[in-house]
Amino acid sequence: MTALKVVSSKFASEIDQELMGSKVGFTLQQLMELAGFSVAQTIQREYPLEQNKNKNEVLIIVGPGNNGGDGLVCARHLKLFGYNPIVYYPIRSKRTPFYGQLVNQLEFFQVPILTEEQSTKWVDYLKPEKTLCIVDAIFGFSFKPPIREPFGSIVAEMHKVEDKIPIVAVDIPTGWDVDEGPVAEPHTTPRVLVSLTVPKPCSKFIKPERTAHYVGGRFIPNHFAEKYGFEPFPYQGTDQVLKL
Ligand SMILES: NC(=O)C1=CN([C@@H]2O[C@H](COP(=O)(O)OP(=O)(O)OC[C@H]3O[C@@H](n4cnc5c(N)ncnc54)[C@H](OP(=O)(O)O)[C@@H]3O)[C@@H](O)[C@H]2O)[C@H](O)CC1
Ligand SMILES: [K+]
Repeated sequence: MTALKVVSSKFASEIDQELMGSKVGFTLQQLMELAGFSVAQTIQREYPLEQNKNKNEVLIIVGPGNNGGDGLVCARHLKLFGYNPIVYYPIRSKRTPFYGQLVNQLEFFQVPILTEEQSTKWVDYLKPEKTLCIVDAIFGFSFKPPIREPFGSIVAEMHKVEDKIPIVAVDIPTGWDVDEGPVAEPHTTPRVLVSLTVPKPCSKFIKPERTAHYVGGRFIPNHFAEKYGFEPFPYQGTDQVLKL
């Protein structure tokens, strides 16, 4: 690929607002479903079950905003793909009833959800012999450092194991400044980054030898991409993700 196409955090949130505004009329639910589905598809590409016969557990760490919602959707799709997802959701947002509905769906799919009360139990899944990968769905493009608790401690624990258990970051590696990258502590260094709609400036700081970079969230027409100053991504066939 030639020069990476990115949009700033300001444009990323403008894109979201326009897609969900009265003129275009997407709902958050629609976009989140495709975003979470694309993260699950990336995991299936990078860590196929056929090549990991003895391990199928995926720990999904869910934050309080829409990045977390993407993680909840991803967990459901992973279950359908044959993985064994476990969700750690320490702070349950009440911003919209939709998050509660996503939780109900996970219960329906018999996906275990660890809560704040089980906060010591989640580290049991930071064991390389047990966990295939960790999904970082903690914060996305609305994160403003410095990180507050309990997420500071959670990210510090993830950082300790990141060379042994691969981290798959949803949209933004948690702890990274959306525009400036890994400038604050603690932060994680993912093995896989799934940028949603279009990469944000922080993705320029990933090292290709360390981190595979995908774009997902295939929900905009070409003319809309061009309006925001980036070329549409050449997704293949019915794929929801494209490796950059
Ligand atoms: N079009 C798309 O690409 C879509 C992307 N989606 C995903 O949505 C996120 C952005 O979601 P948003 O809800 O705007 O924000 P975040 O999930 O990043 O985080 C907001 C919550 O985080 C809290 N926060 C912020 N900074 C901190 C901090 N330093 N410490 C602790 N907590 C923090 C914030 O709390 P406040 O009290 O500050 O409000 C929020 O609770 C995007 O990245 C994609 O992943 C959607 O799925 C739609 C389609
Ligand atoms: K994230």
